[in-house]
Amino acid sequence: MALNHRAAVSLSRKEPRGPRWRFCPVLLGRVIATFACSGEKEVNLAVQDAKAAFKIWSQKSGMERCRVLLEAARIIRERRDEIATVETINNGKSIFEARWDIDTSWQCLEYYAGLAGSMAGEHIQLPGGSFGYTRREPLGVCVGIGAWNYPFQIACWKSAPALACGNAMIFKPSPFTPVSVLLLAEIYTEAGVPPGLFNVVQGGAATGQFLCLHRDVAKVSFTGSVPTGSKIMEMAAKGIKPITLELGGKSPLIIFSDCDLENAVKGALMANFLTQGEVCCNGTRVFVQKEILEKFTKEVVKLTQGIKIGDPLLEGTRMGPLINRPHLERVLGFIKLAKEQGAKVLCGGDVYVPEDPKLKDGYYMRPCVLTDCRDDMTCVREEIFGPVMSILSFDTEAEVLERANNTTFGLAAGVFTRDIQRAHRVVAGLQAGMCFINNYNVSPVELPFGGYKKSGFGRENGRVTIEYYSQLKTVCVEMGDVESAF
Ligand SMILES: NC(=O)c1ccc[n+]([C@@H]2O[C@H](COP(=O)([O-])OP(=O)(O)OC[C@H]3O[C@@H](n4cnc5c(N)ncnc54)[C@H](O)[C@@H]3O)[C@@H](O)[C@H]2O)c1
Ligand SMILES: CCCCC=O
Repeated sequence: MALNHRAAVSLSRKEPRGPRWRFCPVLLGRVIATFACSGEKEVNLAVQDAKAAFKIWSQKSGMERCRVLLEAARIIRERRDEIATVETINNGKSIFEARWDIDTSWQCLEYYAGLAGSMAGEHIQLPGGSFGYTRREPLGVCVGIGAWNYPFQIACWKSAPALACGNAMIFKPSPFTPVSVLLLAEIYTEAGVPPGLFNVVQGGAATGQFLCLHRDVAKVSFTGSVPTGSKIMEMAAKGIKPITLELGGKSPLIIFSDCDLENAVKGALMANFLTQGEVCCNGTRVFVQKEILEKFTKEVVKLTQGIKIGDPLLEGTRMGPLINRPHLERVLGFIKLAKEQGAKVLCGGDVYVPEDPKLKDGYYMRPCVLTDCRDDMTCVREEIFGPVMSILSFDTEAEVLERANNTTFGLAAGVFTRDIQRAHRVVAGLQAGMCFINNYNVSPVELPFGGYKKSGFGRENGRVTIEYYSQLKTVCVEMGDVESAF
């Protein structure tokens, strides 16, 4: 599996070990690592190891699991800059942002460590002194399959609740970003999880299929595109396995004329340009009330043109290269089509060639703001997954709500207004799992995250995720004699 990236940095102070991979020498701008794909045999071995580890781990008390997760969180915090550097090389996002990802990662482990000790069932009194109780039990060997945009964070958002509940997890990262999750495996081991409890397998669709179809896999948590999510669902249906699907989006961001304009403009940039625009919950349909359209657009364009693009490892950089050349071409294709369909490019939307000759082969583009957009345009209907904001204007609250919901996706949505009643009324009407009022794309781990409609189901983060990684056993206890019908 070849990885293309323009960065020239050694991978990590401790290279991950193991017989099934090998790194290529790091050369400027090209392949940074080569991995062998895990086939059926490796997947079977990983499941076998995970099953053995599950036997040990699932018997531990919540407090014992809590201590191990806290230790893993501590190590991540201690190695924050190193992991962020690897993530930047892995994905291309700026080091500034990669540090945020690592922070939400260790916070996630801390959060579920906290919940691990308090997981409990119920005691239910029945007639005649009999009673029942429930036990919250783990599922077994869970599989996590990740996308390439938040490689380390996705692995933590899946593994932390899985492990806290007493499960084992086998994680398959995207073949475009296979590196950083190896550090997580190393950290869990150092923190004291039994060998094999958190296992990484590398590969693409075929490896993912072996995992999903494996008879000893109890659950699949998937982050990726809608078409792949649909395939995961089919495979899980064969084995009647529960799944969590974190899929794509085309989320609305609604800016009312009574908003704090400066915050709304900052919010629109946060909603569109993090991680080169490659963010599932991005608010790419920016609906702006007519009265402030001109002023808002002018400010958005000014700030967008100021985004510093370049070497993602430099402190000042805020936008790095896109994930790979085919994806860059796909994003540019959306912009070309938008122009053909009548949209106007106010800034960006073209390839960017940094001055530094070392970066000339990188997959850079200038962040793009489109205006004169209509709801029927491809750029407004389809997930682009790149730095492209479409601005649309609206008149009334009822009109914008209907247009905002007119999509098969339902991952996220945002509203900027100073009118507190309107803010809550509008979010109540929005068909989206993650709604923001007067901010966008902040992700506190205490809050559940996940979609409506084709954006998936199940949740990550928050207390509720415990329910997606555990099952309830009911025990009915008779204290008297059996009252038989026979
Ligand atoms: N909702 C969320 O939390 C969230 C977060 C990040 C990304 N995403 C979405 O992910 C997409 C981009 O990521 P991507 O291009 O990596 O998605 P993708 O669907 O192409 O791949 C995701 C993962 O699935 C694996 N895979 C591919 N085919 C498979 C198969 N048949 N069986 C099993 N596994 C298979 C891939 O190797 C990869 O690890 C976007 O649509 C984005 O919105 C969603
Ligand atoms: C902001 C983090 C959400 C991850 C989706 O791509």
